[in-house]
Amino acid sequence: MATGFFKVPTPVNEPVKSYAPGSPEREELQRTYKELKSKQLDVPMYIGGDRVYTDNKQPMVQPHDHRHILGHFSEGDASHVEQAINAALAAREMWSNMAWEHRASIFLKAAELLAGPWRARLNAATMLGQSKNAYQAEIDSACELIDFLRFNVQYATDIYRMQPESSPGVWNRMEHRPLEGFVFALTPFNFTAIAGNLPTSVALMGNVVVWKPAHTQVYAAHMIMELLQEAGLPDGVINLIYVDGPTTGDVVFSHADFAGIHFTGSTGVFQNIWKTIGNNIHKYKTYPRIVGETGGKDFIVAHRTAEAKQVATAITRGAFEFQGQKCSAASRAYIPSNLWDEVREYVIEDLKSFKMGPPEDFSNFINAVIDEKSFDKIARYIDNAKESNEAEVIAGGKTDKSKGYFIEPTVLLAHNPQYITMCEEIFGPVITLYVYDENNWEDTLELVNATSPYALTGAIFSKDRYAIEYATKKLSDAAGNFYINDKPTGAVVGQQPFGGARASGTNDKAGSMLNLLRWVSARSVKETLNPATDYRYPFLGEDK
Ligand SMILES: NC(=O)c1ccc[n+]([C@@H]2O[C@H](COP(=O)([O-])OP(=O)(O)OC[C@H]3O[C@@H](n4cnc5c(N)ncnc54)[C@H](O)[C@@H]3O)[C@@H](O)[C@H]2O)c1
Ligand SMILES: N[C@@H](CCC=O)C(=O)O
Repeated sequence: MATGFFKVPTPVNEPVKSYAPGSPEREELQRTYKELKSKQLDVPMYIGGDRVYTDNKQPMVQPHDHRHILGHFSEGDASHVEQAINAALAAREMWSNMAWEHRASIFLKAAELLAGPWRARLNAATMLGQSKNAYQAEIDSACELIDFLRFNVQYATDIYRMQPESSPGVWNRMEHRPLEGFVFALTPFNFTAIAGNLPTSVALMGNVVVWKPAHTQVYAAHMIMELLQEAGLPDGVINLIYVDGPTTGDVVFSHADFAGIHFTGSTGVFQNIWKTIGNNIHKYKTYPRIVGETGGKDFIVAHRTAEAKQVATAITRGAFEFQGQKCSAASRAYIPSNLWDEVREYVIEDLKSFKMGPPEDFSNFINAVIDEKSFDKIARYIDNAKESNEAEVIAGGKTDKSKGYFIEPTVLLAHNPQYITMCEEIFGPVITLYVYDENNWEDTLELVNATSPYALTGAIFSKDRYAIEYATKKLSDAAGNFYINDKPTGAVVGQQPFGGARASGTNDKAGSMLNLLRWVSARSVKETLNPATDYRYPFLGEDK
């Protein structure tokens, strides 16, 4: 029980370490990377207080060296999903009744551990298991996850502070209750921070969770679980299982106590989940909360007044960091005819300077894509472009999966603005450029708005304030995160709350109060301090 109205430590974004040659953080990260790489882990599921091992061992590989196994995880089946739900429901009473400051303290401690002794470990795991370079790992598994943990505590207290007015003789209160049941956190491969945030943001608000990460991210996911345990998370509050998606879905979405899903992943999977929940709606005790952040076809549009070098840099960083495997990655760009020659030259110059290889060599800007399925899908888009007369490959285009899943950063030039790679999410290091007549700014914005079903991120470049104002209005539904004179990636918790609309998701803005509001169910309590004792209105019984 709280004995005060506590102020939480003011969150500040975790500074990004440089990993410059000779820096202590670089030395520690390299040492930890080598240590992890040299041993094989046997990774269990975490259900209630148990570490659960099965005979169904699945390999965890390095995408940049797929014969090198980092260990195995124990894959579960439907019975493990049931066990995880039961463990969550068993933990619910104690956890939901724990005073908020004690819940919050666990996640603040996790942030502190991650900022200190756990930083190199989780960064190295993300580099090894997801093939991120040191900088990309640092902004994800260290800084963004630390920020989620700290800022969410602030947002939770802001929610608890939201209270109604009271009239004389009455005290009105608002309780922000956890949801009645368990919440399912279903997380993608590409961001360790998202894998950590989806279950913890929900648990912070007093909910119990079943968490299923992507199979290709289990290596870092289990370390998050161990970090949370070290921070004092009680057994059963978050239950981590590795069961294939459809099997998990069958059990979770048929359960009467299913109270919500916190999803990040592809649009197709989310739409199927929504349909299943709709079909099962009569089975649930309460209407489940459905939160899903999904795919994107993120754009850069340059106005004729833009600086070519700035546009080119936004393209090369926005499209190719982490091999384009960010939901926010720039994957279509609209270049005015007056800037085309310069932009093309700068982009090609940048691409020539990129080094590609494993993340242990810190000079590699580009690493591998996540797995063979992704590799083959991306390679197909590139091969089709090579054959097409509606597009051409102007840089990159080579692929090689013999040792690791390497795809050269690739720039396509579309002659048709509706060419398939201008419309569909590829989720790899491929961007398609389209050159428009510099005088066709308004029509081009219409084209940008209407070309793809997604609306996640987008960027405009211009030095003309009227053009900026016009584009900002014209594209108001085309992106949930809109950038002016910047690349469309790299949102920071507390600064650019993240999420998109249309086919990109429910736009519940991870890393903001708006998201946490989805994980509470408010109860209004009215207490009358001096209850009425007479039913009559003052005028009843009056003579006419
Ligand atoms: N909008 C955002 O904030 C955001 C952030 C990161 C990634 N993404 C999107 O995520 C996608 C990449 O991640 P991914 O490849 O891991 O996504 P994915 O949809 O393949 O997988 C996401 C999760 O769903 C599970 N899953 C897959 N099929 C399932 C099924 N039939 N039933 C139940 N669960 C199932 C996976 O095992 C994984 O845990 C991209 O589309 C990207 O744009 C979006
Ligand atoms: N929030 C990240 C993208 C997360 C999706 O993959 C960004 O803004 O770049």
